[in-house]
Formats: sequence, C-alpha cells, structure tokens
Amino acid sequence: MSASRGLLIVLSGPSGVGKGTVRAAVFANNQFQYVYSVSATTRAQRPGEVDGKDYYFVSREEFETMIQNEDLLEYAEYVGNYYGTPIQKIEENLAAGHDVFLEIEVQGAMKVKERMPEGIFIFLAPPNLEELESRITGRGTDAAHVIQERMATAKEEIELMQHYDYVVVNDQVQHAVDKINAIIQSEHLKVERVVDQIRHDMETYYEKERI
Ligand SMILES: Nc1nc2c(ncn2[C@@H]2O[C@H](COP(=O)(O)OP(=O)(O)O)[C@@H](O)[C@H]2O)c(=O)[nH]1
Ligand SMILES: Nc1ncnc2c1ncn2[C@@H]1O[C@H](COP(=O)(O)OP(=O)(O)O)[C@@H](O)[C@H]1O
Repeated sequence: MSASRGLLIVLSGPSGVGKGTVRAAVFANNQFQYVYSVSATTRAQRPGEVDGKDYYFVSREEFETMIQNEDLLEYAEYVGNYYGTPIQKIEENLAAGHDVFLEIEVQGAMKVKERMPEGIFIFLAPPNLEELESRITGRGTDAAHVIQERMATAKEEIELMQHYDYVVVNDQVQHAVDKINAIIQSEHLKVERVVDQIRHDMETYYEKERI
C-alpha cells in the first residue's frame, strides 16, 4: 500500500506578525518532520543566510525564466523583489507522503489557495494592531513611511483572514508553534484522510479470515 499523500501547510499573515520567527521555531524542533519549501527570491542574500536552505537566491532574469517555464506554484513581488514557490519539490514530497510547509506572504497564499485548495491555510494574527506596529518598528529594518505603508497593507491582509482554515494568534512564539502542530496533527486524523487505509486493512482481514 503506498503512503498517503502528505499535507500542504501554508503559514501566512501580515508583514511583521512573526511568520519567519514562528517558522524558525517550528523547524528548530521539527518533531513531525515537515519538509520546508525553500522559495526562490531576487532579494540580496543576508549575512548568515545559506543559498538553497533559506532561499534560492537568483537574478531577476533567472526568476523570470522560472515564471515562463511554469516552475513556480505562485510568486509575488514584495517590497521590490520577487519571491516564488518552486513547484516540483512540493509535488515530489507530497506524493512521497511528506508534509510540506510554506511560509509566504498573503498575496501568494491566496494564489496557492486557488491552485491547491486542499492545502491547510493558517493565518498568523497579531494579538492587536499596536503590537503589530511595535514588532515592525522593533525589527528596525524599515523607515517611518514604510512602517505606515505596512500598517495600511496589514488592514487589507487581515481582511483576507476569512479565506483561511485556521487563525493562530502569535502572542507567544511557543504557543503559536504548539497550535500549528496541533492543527496539523488533527488534520491527519480526519476521517476522509484515513478511511481508505482502514477500509483496505479491513478488506484484507475479512478476506483472509473468510468472514
Ligand atoms: N508569495 C511568496 N512570498 C514569500 C515566499 N517566500 C517568502 N515569502 C514572503 O516574503 C516576505 C519577505 O521575506 P524576507 O525577505 O525573508 O523578509 P522578512 O520580512 O524579514 O521575512 C515574507 O512575508 C515571506 O513570508 C514565496 O515563495 N512566495
Ligand atoms: N510572539 C512574539 N512576541 C514578540 N515579538 C515577536 C513575536 N514573534 C515575532 N516577534 C518579533 O516581531 C518582529 C517581526 O517578526 P518576523 O518573524 O520578522 O515577521 P514576518 O516574518 O511576519 O515579517 C521580529 O523582531 C520578531 O523578533
């Protein structure tokens, strides 16, 4: 009996909510062996980042070739750079029964939802908007006018929450990690995911026992 298909898990949410932080914490103790989907990007590599592990760092030309060849499940332009999800490894891993974990911004998540609605879409939400602003400010990477822009975009992004399956409030990183793991484990127990395997086992038993 072949392994059942893995789950596609999409973690998204507004800029600065803590997606990258929570994802790193999920993978720091990857007890359920999720496969991380490494994205391609045209943004510059930061110190400490590893090509092929954090991202595939590519030129704009290379990225545009990937778009033309339909190598990407989705892509988005975000703060002047392209980010996209290579599709081939996702397909291979899902077919092999591995759960694949994507951490992407909201426009991209909505495109994945159109193409793979069977995915599990988790929206990471801030405890409140004051906290979101203070996280963006605290990160220290953005100028004041960019922070205002990000807060305006956050309003639109939060309105898209209704298209997701689950909302996890990122009050504390470990709470968010525990909730995400709990969601995925529950999804594995859904009747429609286990029914074929159980039926097959039953048929084998009753045939063998001739009942
Ligand atoms: N649509 C899309 N967004 C992505 C992808 N990979 C990363 N992102 C998002 O791009 C945004 C910017 O990521 P990054 O440059 O690493 O900066 P960060 O703001 O420090 O997390 C984050 O919101 C990521 O979730 C992808 O493949 N597709
Ligand atoms: N639960 C949390 N409590 C407090 N600060 C957090 C929490 N999660 C993330 N942060 C901080 O918020 C900032 C934005 O987090 P980051 O992971 O870069 O967000 P995103 O990937 O969604 O843009 C970072 O400075 C990070 O350390």
